Amino acid sequence: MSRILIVEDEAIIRTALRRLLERHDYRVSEAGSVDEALALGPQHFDLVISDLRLPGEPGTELIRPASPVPVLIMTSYASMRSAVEALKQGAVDYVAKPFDHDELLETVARVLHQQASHRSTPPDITDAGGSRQQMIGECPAMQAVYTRIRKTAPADVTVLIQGESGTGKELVARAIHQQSRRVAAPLICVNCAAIPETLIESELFGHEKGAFTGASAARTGLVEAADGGTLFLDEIGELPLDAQARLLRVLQEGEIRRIGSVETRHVNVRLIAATHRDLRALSKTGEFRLDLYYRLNVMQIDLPPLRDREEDVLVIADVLLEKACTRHERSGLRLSRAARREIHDYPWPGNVRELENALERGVILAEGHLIHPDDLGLKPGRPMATRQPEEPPLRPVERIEREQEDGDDLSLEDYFQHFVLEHQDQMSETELAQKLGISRKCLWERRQRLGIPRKKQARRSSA
Ligand SMILES: Nc1ncnc2c1ncn2[C@@H]1O[C@H](COP(=O)(O)OP(=O)(O)OP(=O)(O)O)[C@@H](O)[C@H]1O
Repeated sequence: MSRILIVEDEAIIRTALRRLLERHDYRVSEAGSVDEALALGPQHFDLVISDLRLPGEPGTELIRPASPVPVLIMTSYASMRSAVEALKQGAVDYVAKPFDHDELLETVARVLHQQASHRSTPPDITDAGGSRQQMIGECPAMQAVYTRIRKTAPADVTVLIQGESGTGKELVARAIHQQSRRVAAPLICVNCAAIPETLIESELFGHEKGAFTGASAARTGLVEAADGGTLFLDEIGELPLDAQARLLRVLQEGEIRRIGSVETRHVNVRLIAATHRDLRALSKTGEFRLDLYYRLNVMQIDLPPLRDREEDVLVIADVLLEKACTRHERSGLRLSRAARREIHDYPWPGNVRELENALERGVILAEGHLIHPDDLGLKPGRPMATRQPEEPPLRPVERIEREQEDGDDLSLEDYFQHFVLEHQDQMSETELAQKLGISRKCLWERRQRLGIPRKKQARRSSA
């Protein structure tokens, strides 16, 4: 069911539109302004339908933050010029108000269809504990990953997944298994780096009774346990050379020989391997068999590091935060604006796993309803990501607005009042407005609203 976000300040129109769309099986959420829409996260929807004229920012301000989700702009017949302008800014289409129901439904269906045809949806995955999750991320590199998974899964070939630690290699392996014909058979996951070198061969290939000191009984290995299903070997670059030779035999002959046995057994296993290392380079130094590398590398899937997924990082953070809140029964916690900036700028060497841990820390440590940068506990003195240009210094009003959003106590009105009362005897209205970063008209309006009208004995009048 497609999810649609309606952004419209007129409640009657909003409700009518919602009912119309719900009657046609769309799942609908509502917002009354761009700010409200941003709080809901427009990128979590399949389509945003926004009025052009809204209190505050116009609907076109949603086009960039919603991307790649399309934004359909509603506008009145009287303002067709602005509809054209909205299209130039990247709106997918526009509908003129009052709109014809059939026409609107047709446009919505067409836009959603177009969108679906050039987007790969992230796969649904059941984790080891049986709970369902979805891979998060819409950036082009992840879209390519989803397409690869979809095409590779049914082909029953060996797959090599490459990516840094914590980028989701195991998730990809699960997705491939679960979309393959082997889904009813077991998926056995083994982290080669986690098993001592002396034990790995017997763990993987099993052993006969008395095969070595301590082998008091025969044991089936993990490769045999995966018979009929999929074997996921994480960190395959850590596999010792002897074990590599046995694995090659499994791939070439479909045969396994337990340690201490002269007999071979037939196994039917699909192998998915993952590594954060360059196996080809390892093969040049003799640490990895080149023939095994070629056998593994039938299909390759490359997972991008989180620092290269700039547009995904906050989306992932929001979803993981919600999960952490549920786990710790702290619903309603939000990231402060400073924390969001920190998450966006941090280079995340440990990738999604590190982000998951930081958010969990944040949820546990947050005292109010906001998670601040300190709660996340990201390493101080870390190199900042290079992609973020230095921000220009904030105007006083912006600084206070930001502090307010970050949950600090000082109210904007308090600050304004304080600043004006303190400086109005020494400054002209123009200077005051400049220092506050607002126009003279705005200064006058705020003075009226706050009951601090302009004093008669301003500097120039007394001169
Ligand atoms: N795209 C994603 N969407 C949602 N969760 C993700 C995503 N990528 C990774 N994760 C989460 O991050 C954590 C690490 O993922 P995973 O174990 O698959 O990474 P990995 O690359 O196999 O790491 P390692 O090589 O260290 O074992 C998991 O909890 C996983 O659910």
